[in-house]
Amino acid sequence: MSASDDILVAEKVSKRFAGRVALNEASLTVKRGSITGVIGPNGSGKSTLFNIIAGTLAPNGGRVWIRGQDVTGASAAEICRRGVGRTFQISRLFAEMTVMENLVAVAHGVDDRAAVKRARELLEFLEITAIADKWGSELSYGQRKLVEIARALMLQPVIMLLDEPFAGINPRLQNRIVEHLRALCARGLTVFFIDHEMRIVLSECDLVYVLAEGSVIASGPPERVRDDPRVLDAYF
Ligand SMILES: Nc1ncnc2c1ncn2[C@@H]1O[C@H](COP(=O)(O)OP(=O)(O)OP(=O)(O)O)[C@@H](O)[C@H]1O
Repeated sequence: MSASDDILVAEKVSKRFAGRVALNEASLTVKRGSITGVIGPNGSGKSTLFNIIAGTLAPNGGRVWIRGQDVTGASAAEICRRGVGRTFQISRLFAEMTVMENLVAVAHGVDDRAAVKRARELLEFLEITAIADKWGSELSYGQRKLVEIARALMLQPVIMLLDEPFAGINPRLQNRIVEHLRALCARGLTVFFIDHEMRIVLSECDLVYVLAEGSVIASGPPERVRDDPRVLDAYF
């Protein structure tokens, strides 16, 4: 693979909060069309890294490139325009809007009819057409996860950052989400996600990065990372 296959590159990214180091020169690369995972114990810096990539936090050091462009310190709106979609650990759906309205609401500037058409296609693709008219407040936890993914896809991202997409949902739905993500990758999307769900990370990722105390302590294909003594040390 060439460097042009690197859709996302973080180089020596550091972040301190009130003098406390949350990220310490963390570097990683995400290849186009891959499913790449980040794991690490609580407080290891995973969300901080995502927030820096997504432009909701500015780093104290290091650089971030998206599709070869330096986006370090760019705003969240700018990062979004460059094709980065994201979902959050805690659902950000509007409770007083239907699922369809939640999807159409994010497609600013797009003709409503085109947005509704796209929303319908996504709901169909994710097999959740039946809940199109449900209120945000009526959704189950698992349904929310799927709608969050649909909502991020409304903006036709080239890479999706998913913050714990599998947390707290049953294995059947986890597998369904993995299948959908794989299908999206086959169409050219890149998936980069954080999770505690080791089963999925270790079975489904092409590449895994392990963070501990703000540093990348290991990376590689899942089978190599799983047996790495540094990873076992960090977790146990
Ligand atoms: N806004 C903030 N202000 C101060 N400290 C913060 C802030 N955000 C994160 N931290 C600290 O930075 C460190 C890394 O946190 P972060 O949330 O990135 O870890 P994480 O790996 O995502 O954890 P978890 O798995 O629990 O979500 C932690 O020590 C956390 O307390």
